[in-house]
Parts: sequence; structure tokens; C-alpha cells
Amino acid sequence: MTSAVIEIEGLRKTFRSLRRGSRVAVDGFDLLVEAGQVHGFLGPNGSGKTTTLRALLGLVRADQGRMRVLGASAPEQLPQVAGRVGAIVESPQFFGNFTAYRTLRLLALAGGVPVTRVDDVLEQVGLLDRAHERVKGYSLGMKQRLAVASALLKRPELLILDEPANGLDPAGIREMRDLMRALAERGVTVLVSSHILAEIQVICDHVTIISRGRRAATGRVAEVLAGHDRHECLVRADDLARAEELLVAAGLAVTGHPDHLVVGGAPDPALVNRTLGEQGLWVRELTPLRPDLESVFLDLTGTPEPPGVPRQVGGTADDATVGREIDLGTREVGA
Ligand SMILES: Nc1ncnc2c1ncn2[C@@H]1O[C@H](COP(=O)(O)OP(=O)(O)OP(=O)(O)O)[C@@H](O)[C@H]1O
Repeated sequence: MTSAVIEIEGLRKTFRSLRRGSRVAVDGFDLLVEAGQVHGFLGPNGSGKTTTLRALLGLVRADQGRMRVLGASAPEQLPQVAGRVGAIVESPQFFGNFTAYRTLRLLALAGGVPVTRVDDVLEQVGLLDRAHERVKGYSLGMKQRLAVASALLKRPELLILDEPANGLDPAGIREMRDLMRALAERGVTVLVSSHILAEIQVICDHVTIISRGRRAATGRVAEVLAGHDRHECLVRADDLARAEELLVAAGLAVTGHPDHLVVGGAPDPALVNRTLGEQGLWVRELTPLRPDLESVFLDLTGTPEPPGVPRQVGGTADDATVGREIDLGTREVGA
């Protein structure tokens, strides 16, 4: 029995317009999300995240590819599993004059969900004590939580959230993070798209990085990070020039900075310590530099991420290619 909750293989979607010609939004993309994961779907603006999620949910027609959600082929058999999936892909609009309670009650009635669920989901998203206030007085974070509450009404096994932390202040991001963790603890599988690297690193156990419509990396967050560990460390010593000389002579890659050195290619920092210590040069600081998702992301996508500035994917299949794909430990879809 497979534990795959979402399987996407070879997804391709091109948007065509008379004015701008054709634009490859997703170009042979693969994704595997397994049961119980909080899976981050990470990529720069315009890299194809929303298009992928919309294709998966049947909101846009894919040109090519095989997709399955909870074992049902998407989009054809989605109605069979729709009751087990909660998704927020396009920002839901709520009536500002309604309270959260009234909004959810209406949605429960419309969806054939017992109204007793309303209090449960309000509690789950931390809105119970504000449930009888009008939505127009809510902060953006509260509105996002109300959206999540609406998706939770039917007790989904899978929750798909497109950029849930978008526009939130740090406190709102923290609330969203805690909420996702709590859901995961209850056994809900979560796929969350974002271009906020630090958040994905904290929230998710697995990550798939998309760049220009293609998968650039996938695996456990820790494995993706380890795969990009350049074994660098920061070194401070009294005589930096002499330290640099000795380390280079020992075959290490050294980059000089005004008050420290960055030494690469030393899986064991003791080598640095010994090399300098043996020549009577004492190290004052030796700090291994671990990669974070931001540096991996930059490595893979080559895209510094100016917040809020959309970057367009190139117009043809040829310029929508990305250099390499690294597959770190997760099973390939269909393998
Ligand atoms: N309806 C559309 N018509 C034409 N082009 C589109 C359409 N939707 C998306 N695109 C283009 O497809 C590419 C991928 O867009 P998509 O919204 O999937 O990216 P994204 O990774 O979700 O970006 P963001 O992080 O900014 O939301 C972009 O170049 C975008 O301009």
C-alpha cells in the first residue's frame, strides 16, 4: 500500500495569449507528498507554484502530466476525494459584516457538515474567543486563520495552502506556523507553498523546490540542507594573514574578510584548529557555517528574492530550463 497523498509526474502547463505569446509556467514538474508530511513547496515568485496547485485541483487544465490526490487521478476523480481535501489556493473572500461564527455556520450548512464542527475548528485555529466579532474588524492573520478554519470544517486528511503566510506580520506568521504544526500532530498531511524560506525551514519536515517550472530539489529539509553543506567554517585568529597562508598551504579553500576567514572544504573543523595550532597560531573562534534554506534556494534557483517583486518565467520551453535536479532520499513518483 502506498502512502502517497499527492503524486505529480511530468506536469506541464503553458499559458498562451495573443499579446504575449506563450509562457511555460510549469515544465515537466514532479512532486511526491506522503502521508503525515508537512511539505513545503518552495520557489521564487512566478516559478509555477500556484499553477501547479491549480492544475492539481482542476482549476486550470494541464497540458501534460499525471496527477493523483489520495489515490484518485486528478482532476477527473477529484469529486471522489473532495470531502477529504481542504484547499486554500485562491484567497477566499468573506462578508465583512458577518462574524466568523456565522460565516462558518453557513459554510457548514452548505457543505452538509454538522454545525457542531464550527466551534471545533474555531478552537483549532485560535479564533474561538473572537468568533462573534465581524470579520471586517479582523487582522489579515485572523482572516487567514478563518480561511484555514473553513478548509478544516470537513476534517480533511490533506490540507493544501497557497502562500498562507503571505502579507502576515511576524506574529501572524508565528501563529500560522503553530497552527500547521498542530494540524500535523493530529495527522493531517499539509502541503504549503511559500517563497518565505525561513518559514518553510521552521514549519516543514519535507520540501520541494521549484525553479522555472521544474523541480530543483526534493527531500527532507535536513537532507536538502546537508546536500548543500560546503563544509565551511568561520575562523578568527590574531594574525589572519599568517592563518590564511597556513590554511591555503594545507590545501583548504580560504576567503579572507576584514576580521575573519571563511575556510571551505574542511568537513572536520579540527583540521583547521590543528593546522594553525601546530604553528603556534591560536584560534579565537571556529564556527561551522551550516547552510540554511535561503542559501540552498539561491544556489538552486539563482534568484535573490526581493520580497513582493514578481519575476516572470521565460517565454519558451528552451529558456525555462534549470541546471540540475537533486533528489535527496524521497521516492520518485511512479518509481
Ligand atoms: N492565467 C495566466 N495567464 C498567463 N500567464 C500566467 C497565468 N497564471 C500564471 N501565469 C504565469 O505563469 C508563471 C507561473 O506563475 P505562478 O503564479 O504559478 O507562479 P508562483 O510560483 O505561484 O508565483 P508567486 O510566488 O508569485 O505566487 C508566471 O510567469 C505567471 O506570470
